[in-house]
Amino acid sequence: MPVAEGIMEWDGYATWYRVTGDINSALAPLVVLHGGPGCTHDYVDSIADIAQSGRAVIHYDQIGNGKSTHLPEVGAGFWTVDLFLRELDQLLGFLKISDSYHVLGQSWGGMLAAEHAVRRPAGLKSLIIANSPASMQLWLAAANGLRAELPADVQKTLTSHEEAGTTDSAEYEAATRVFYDRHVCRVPWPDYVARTFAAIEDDPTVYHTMNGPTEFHVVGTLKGWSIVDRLDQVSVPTQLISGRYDEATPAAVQPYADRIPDVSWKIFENSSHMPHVEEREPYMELVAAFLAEND
Ligand SMILES: N=C(O)[C@@H]1CCCN1
Repeated sequence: MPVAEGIMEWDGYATWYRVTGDINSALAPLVVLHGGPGCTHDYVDSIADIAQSGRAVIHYDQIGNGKSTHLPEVGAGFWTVDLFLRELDQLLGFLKISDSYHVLGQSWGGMLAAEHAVRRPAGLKSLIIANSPASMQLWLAAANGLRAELPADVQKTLTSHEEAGTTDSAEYEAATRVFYDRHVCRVPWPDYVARTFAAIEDDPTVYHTMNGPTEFHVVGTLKGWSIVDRLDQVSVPTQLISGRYDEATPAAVQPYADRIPDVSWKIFENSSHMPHVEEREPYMELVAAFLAEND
């Protein structure tokens, strides 16, 4: 399997990307958008398995983390949805795939993919929105509901450190892991998943600015985001994916199912936020079949 990495330079920034498989294959390539915002491609590396079906799979580190340009010194106003949409458009053009491609976005990446799709790009053939809320209000409501199911002492630890502003403490991190082991990844974290969390710890600029210190304590600039009222603009076949124990609860995902015209939804019963890790083989079977149906 050919694998080619590279750097795209645009507007003075650098975006790292990797192509797994033959980008000139007759099958339209799949572009994978990671979450966060401010994560890295590492934790969605398993989706490169799709290349075994003869389709090129493109991963990239969105600007701000990983092997792409880091900008810890810029202000919060720099990190906008439009910035990441421009980066994606630049990459599609740079790789010469703008006229025919599929997109799979996971979590924030699904939110970004939906933002891309509602603009009706001519070359988009299909859309996969995985583990993504349709609004941050729904995401927060889901998070608060899941928090309320945690052991009382864990809840107390989380709230006290959030109120004290000590979310960088080891105690808060340990309590956070209780939530993450239930609703982010329910299997022992593979190295490629751990690499993304280490990258966020090394440079939390984007994640903390747009999201907040944790998945469930959202105080960043993305807090008011919603795409619910624009979903009728999605004009391509869409596959929704989530996990039964996902922090992206069914309620948080539901508007995508209600409002996207051509849509289907798979909930992986033994997964939380990372079915591409937790139920890797059936996940890849679903994605490969959906893409083949929509080439
Ligand atoms: N893991 C993610 O991308 C989530 C989605 C919304 C905020 N962070």
